[in-house]
Amino acid sequence: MILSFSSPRLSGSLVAPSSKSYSQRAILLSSAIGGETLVTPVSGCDDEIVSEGVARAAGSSIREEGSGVRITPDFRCPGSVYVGESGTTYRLAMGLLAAMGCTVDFNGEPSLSRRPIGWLLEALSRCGVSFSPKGDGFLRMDASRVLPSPVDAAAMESSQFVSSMMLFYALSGQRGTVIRFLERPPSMEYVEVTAEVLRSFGMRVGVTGKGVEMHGDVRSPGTFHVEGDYSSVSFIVSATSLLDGSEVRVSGLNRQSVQPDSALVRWLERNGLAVWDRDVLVVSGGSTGGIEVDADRTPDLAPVAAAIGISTVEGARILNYGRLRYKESDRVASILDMARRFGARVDVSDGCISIRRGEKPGRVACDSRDHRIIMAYTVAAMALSCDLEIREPGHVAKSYPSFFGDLRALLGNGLRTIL
Ligand SMILES: O=C(O)C1=C[C@@H](OP(=O)(O)O)[C@@H](O)[C@H](O)C1
Ligand SMILES: C=C(OP(=O)(O)O)C(=O)O
Repeated sequence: MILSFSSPRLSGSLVAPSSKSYSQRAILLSSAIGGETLVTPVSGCDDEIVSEGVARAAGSSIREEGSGVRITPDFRCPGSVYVGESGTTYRLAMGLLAAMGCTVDFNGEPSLSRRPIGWLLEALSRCGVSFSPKGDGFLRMDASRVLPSPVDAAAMESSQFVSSMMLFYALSGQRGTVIRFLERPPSMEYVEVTAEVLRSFGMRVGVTGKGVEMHGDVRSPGTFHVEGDYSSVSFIVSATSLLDGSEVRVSGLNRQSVQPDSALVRWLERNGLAVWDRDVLVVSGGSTGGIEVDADRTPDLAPVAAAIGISTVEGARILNYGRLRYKESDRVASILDMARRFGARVDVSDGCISIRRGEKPGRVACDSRDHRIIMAYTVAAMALSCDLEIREPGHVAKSYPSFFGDLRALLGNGLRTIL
């Protein structure tokens, strides 16, 4: 696909795709409890589809209803589950299926098999669960002798390990202080997302700097409403802010959201480029200061921050970038490669990647298969008004299947060709 931009401006309305962090948690949880749950709306992204696949393999029937899916559980342990490329589904399904005492083979895509899982295996092993390698980088889990007990959390590469253990304790009946933090986990706000979902499912959950406490029982809320995804909208919202004369109205976002990636919208608000019209976020083009992103706290904003850096003289600083190496691609390498292809000025020093606009390139090629990297290339190409060849555009479906369709609708004549 070749995108060719002609004085691009973004204008119109955008409905935020629903948050996959919320929908995946709600779908998985719904499969392991009594009673039906309508999870709505869903975006139909690949990560959500693999979560639905796990739920189906575990006995649920799932049917579309309006813009959501109705999950009717009838839990039985699956012999195997496919987790695709989704870190969230893989890690959260592990805690959930362990709580249910399952013996199960995990299968998925090679990029996921290379991502860290160690702390989670250790934590579950302390609760009587055993693991054996299958030879393809994935594991067989045997939880037939599961015996839940609280764990201490230190030195881990993903907040999803903590989220997984929260589902484990929620479903296995352990209550009180279930996790003690010896160190603050990374991407901590995603732990709060898990707590919010569990609260919607009837539990009392407290997350503090010291650990996680849980009380009560898990039950279906009947309907689980999924809020808009701040990580997904960050691409179109950033592009809007970078293009003078643009104005986009975004609906479907929760203004009070705990999603960490709402930090990008807060930054635009501070720069006067985003305001709320009741529940609608109105973003316009203009100039901002440089952006600074703490990748340990908001890892999924790093690619879009890099695109902002590539497009502006004020540039971007990405701090604490180490864990970006363990995403769908090595996002440190992907970001540096992208910046180089766009002719940006880059400096990498201890713990910080700095990127700012350099010599504008003629045409850029993107051969990444990483959804957020592909969307970041698109933002930078739009902002610099240069042609972009995307070799595998379909991969955006991991998180945001309608990304190019939404962009086309907002760009109108500003997009010269899509071949
Ligand atoms: O729990 C979640 O929904 C997520 C947690 C984050 O991962 P890490 O905790 O591994 O940083 C984030 O990058 C991912 O896209 C979604
Ligand atoms: C890292 C991501 O997701 P996950 O960890 O669920 O694969 C992402 O969506 O950028």
